[in-house]
Amino acid sequence: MLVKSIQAPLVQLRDITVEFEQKIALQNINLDIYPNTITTIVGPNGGGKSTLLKVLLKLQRPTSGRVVYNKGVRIGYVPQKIHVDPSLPITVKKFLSLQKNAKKADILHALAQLSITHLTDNRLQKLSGGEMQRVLLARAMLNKPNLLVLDEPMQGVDITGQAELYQLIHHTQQQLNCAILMVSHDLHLVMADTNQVLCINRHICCAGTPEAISNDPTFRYIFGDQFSKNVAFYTHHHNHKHDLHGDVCCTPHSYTQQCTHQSKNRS
Ligand SMILES: Nc1ncnc2c1ncn2[C@@H]1O[C@H](COP(=O)(O)OP(=O)(O)OP(=O)(O)O)[C@@H](O)[C@H]1O
Repeated sequence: MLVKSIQAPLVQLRDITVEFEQKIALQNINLDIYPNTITTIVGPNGGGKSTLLKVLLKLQRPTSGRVVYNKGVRIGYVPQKIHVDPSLPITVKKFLSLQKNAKKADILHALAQLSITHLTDNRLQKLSGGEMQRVLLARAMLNKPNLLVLDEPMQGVDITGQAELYQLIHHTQQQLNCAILMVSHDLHLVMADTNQVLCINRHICCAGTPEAISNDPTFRYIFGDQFSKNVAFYTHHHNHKHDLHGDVCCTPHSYTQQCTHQSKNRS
């Protein structure tokens, strides 16, 4: 895959194909998630992004292909949204305590980390979009994950709250020393810290660093050049090495060279 490390991948997806009633949702997807890296999945509506996350989380069985977890992988998941029964009053504290093996001290710590201690006794049904996302992030933190999976975390969060929420996600990643895999349409917010972007529309259309992918014709065809401008603004020095095949290989803590990698796997 595009980002390689001397560390073993936390999760490997191998030749994943998913069909729903003989309609292909995903075809031959390969992906490695390495420790402490950030991978962002983008793509058009209905392109299979959520299905890919569900396959990785083992919530959706692939029609063919394999999902391999490394020993010791702990996954925290922030879903796109959750359904809260309005007739069932439940406080934030109670909701978090329902998480398996949740300790009171960890709940208080997570609430403080995400600056939502003041919401402890609030009803879940009354939270704003941004507050709810923080509560879901707090819940995902409770089992001290080494991989955090987020499905469109900015959805339902107003524009001013989005940058703040993303800062929190990034801060959480550094605190937990974990990898992040997220679906996001808000590439302008996440790209500065993203190691690899995967653009999927049933298959992998293109993949690479934000800089590389923003120049990919397939990516430009799907998204126009809106992201290219942002990438130019946010361009930062990746410190990767390339192997003999031109793939990026890196050790997350000892990056050494700037990357101008051309993405592969075009459609
Ligand atoms: N359980 C299911 N049964 C049948 N079809 C499904 C099922 N889940 C997803 N699909 C279909 O698979 C395709 C991919 O859906 P998916 O939700 O993964 O796309 P997405 O990229 O996450 O979309 P969006 O950006 O709109 O959230 C869609 O055509 C969807 O209708």
